[in-house]
Amino acid sequence: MEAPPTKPSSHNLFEVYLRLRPPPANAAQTDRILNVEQPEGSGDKSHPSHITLNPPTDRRRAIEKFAFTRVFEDKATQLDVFHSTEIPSLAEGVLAPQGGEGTDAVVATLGVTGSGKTHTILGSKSQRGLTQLALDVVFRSIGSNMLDSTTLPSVIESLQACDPSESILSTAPNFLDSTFADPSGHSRAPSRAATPMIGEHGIMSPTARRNLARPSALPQLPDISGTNISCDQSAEYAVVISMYEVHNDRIYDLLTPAAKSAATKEFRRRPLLFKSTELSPDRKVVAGLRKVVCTSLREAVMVMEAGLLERRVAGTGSNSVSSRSHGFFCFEVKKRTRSRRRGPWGGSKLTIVDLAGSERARDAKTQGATLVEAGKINESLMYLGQCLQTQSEATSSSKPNVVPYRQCKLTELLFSNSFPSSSSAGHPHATRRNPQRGVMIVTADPRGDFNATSQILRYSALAREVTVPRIPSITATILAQPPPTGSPRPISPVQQHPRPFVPPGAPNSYRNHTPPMNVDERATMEMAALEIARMSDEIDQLRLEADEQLEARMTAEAHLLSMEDRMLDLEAVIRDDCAAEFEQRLTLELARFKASLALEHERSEEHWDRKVDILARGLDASNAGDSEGDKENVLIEHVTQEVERLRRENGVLKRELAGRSPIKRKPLEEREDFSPGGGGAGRAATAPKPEGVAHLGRKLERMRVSTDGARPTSVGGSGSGSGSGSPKKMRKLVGSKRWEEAKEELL
Ligand SMILES: Nc1ncnc2c1ncn2[C@@H]1O[C@H](COP(=O)(O)OP(=O)(O)OP(=O)(O)O)[C@@H](O)[C@H]1O
Repeated sequence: MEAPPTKPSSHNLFEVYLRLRPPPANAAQTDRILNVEQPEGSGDKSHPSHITLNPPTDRRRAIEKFAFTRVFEDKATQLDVFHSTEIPSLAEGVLAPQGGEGTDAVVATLGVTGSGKTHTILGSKSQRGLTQLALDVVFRSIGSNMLDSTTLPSVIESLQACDPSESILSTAPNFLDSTFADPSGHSRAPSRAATPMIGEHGIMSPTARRNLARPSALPQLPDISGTNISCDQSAEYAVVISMYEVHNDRIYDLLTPAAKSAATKEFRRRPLLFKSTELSPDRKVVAGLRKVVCTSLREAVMVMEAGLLERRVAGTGSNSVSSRSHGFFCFEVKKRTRSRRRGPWGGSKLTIVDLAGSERARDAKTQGATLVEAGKINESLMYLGQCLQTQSEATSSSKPNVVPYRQCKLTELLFSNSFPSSSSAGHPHATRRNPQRGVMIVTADPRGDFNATSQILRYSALAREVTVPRIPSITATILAQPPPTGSPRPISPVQQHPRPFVPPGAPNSYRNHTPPMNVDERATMEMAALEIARMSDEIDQLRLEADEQLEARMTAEAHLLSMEDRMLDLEAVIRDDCAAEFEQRLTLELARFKASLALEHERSEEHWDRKVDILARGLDASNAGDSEGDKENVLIEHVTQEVERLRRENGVLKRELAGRSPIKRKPLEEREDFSPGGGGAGRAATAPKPEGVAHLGRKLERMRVSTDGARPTSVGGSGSGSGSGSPKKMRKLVGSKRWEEAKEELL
């Protein structure tokens, strides 16, 4: 078996270490499935790098041997792991003491659930993890080159302008005050010791942050004051923290608390996108995160504690505080030159990743949402395994292998920045960056589940060797059995030259009492033994396949449930969007309605004002126009008088007509021609109709002419006999004179 590469290889995207966890204090004694091979050379500098995975005794499985950059045994401390994985060197790469942007670094842990990933990354109640230790080194190394905290509020804007991820920046004091209710700082254990979201085999949805007590009892050990790295003395620094988790293949911000949905009234977090932005055209970034600018280690640790409160954890059959998501903790070290005219902010990032553990649903006893998560976790870890395998194959072969990292969010986040950035041509903002450096710490429990551990080691190890056990051992077992009593024993010629077959390890007593077998018998028995061995192997194989099928079915079921969950989530998001849009439109319409109502009101007031104006003007004018009114009244009076006069004339005429000779003329009322329609005597008593009056008028006119004229005028006559105008004139004058006289008489 080839030795693992001892120096970082140009092909390797991750250096892979193995850390074994010690047994729990009260655990029952179980067999070790994993043994560390001690290095051949002696001395301080030789460290183990190989382990052997032994199958449990009841299985006839291959013995596997795995190689890593280095193996940390059960007794290794946090500090051992910190130094030996070269995290200080990664931190130095981020600080870039020689100037320039620096090199991004990523440290991740991978392993079966309960194998010690979170313990390694975040520590425990009494021990700090790699994250706190790395932060301690970074803050102490920056020292006086750190940005003055009093100038921070004015610097935020310039930091925000240089941030490529469309994020929201806050200062640590502002963020902590808005997160923790008690500025006094009541004692509270760190989030990992008493995670508030532990449920009985179930996950609890993230709650809104209310009245959280500020953690004060944070571990200070191990001490790392002896470790120093250099920083760029010509630069001033700021540390920007962001935290997110990948849950069910979606990215959620851990520093932004869940917001209450308008539609469902539930607290929900919005998933974020991993994409290229205007300021980062050649690299993908998680867009829209909340980032907190810290100037001291204490602030940074407190911000981390706040973020960890949002992380999804649950109690499972395998781990009482099991991470249900892949946690990403990002520390961006921002730097700019300290000259009078300060340059733009640049810098690099250290990302520490606590992956969720792979688990077997049967052991973890998960169900419902937790089973769904397990399916998603296993699926994403399978893709991660494929990527790691491709990377280790690329190391050993000359063919360039393409790492299939675009299959899920986890591998995209871990690998997409592991390659040199493409040319920045066409993107004026793009700067060419170094590929990130990666460290993967695989954790394993030497007394844990064989299958799960074997699976993780198979795809994460740098090299692997398999030793198949010898089948004849089964033959030996069968041959060791005494033959059935009373069975006829064929006599073989070989029997005469017995060369008793003594199976290795057979008891002496058996040697003494077993009759020797002939060659045929032995051949038959050997054949049978081989057949049994083959069948036994087949059974083993089938059992393994059945196990795998079961696992696959569970994963598929989990996938289905996860899809359903995703659909529900999508539905909720769409509902939210619709509700928000509806509310927006409603507000808009309401505003429009109010505006038009106000306009209408204004118009109507204007209208009434105008009316009142006209009325007022009318009233004013009425006084002035009294004289004109009088004139009208006078006219009306005149008309009335005229009507009266005409009536009187009419009466006179009637009387005059009535007083004439009955031979010549009938009284007016009795005459048929009084009315145009004709009529009898009875009609005389009735009042004449208006047409009658008009008719009468015309008659009277004619009469007037005929009485005064030399010859009577016929009714239908036209008076055409008057050839000249003078006699007619005369008659008219006479007639009118008579009328006047009659009138005067009447009066
Ligand atoms: N090296 C170690 N030294 C002491 N205790 C350890 C060590 N590794 C793990 N433990 C303990 O084992 C338990 C499980 O560890 P941890 O929670 O870190 O597992 P994990 O791999 O993160 O699990 P999961 O994937 O379910 O989140 C914890 O109580 C932890 O304190």
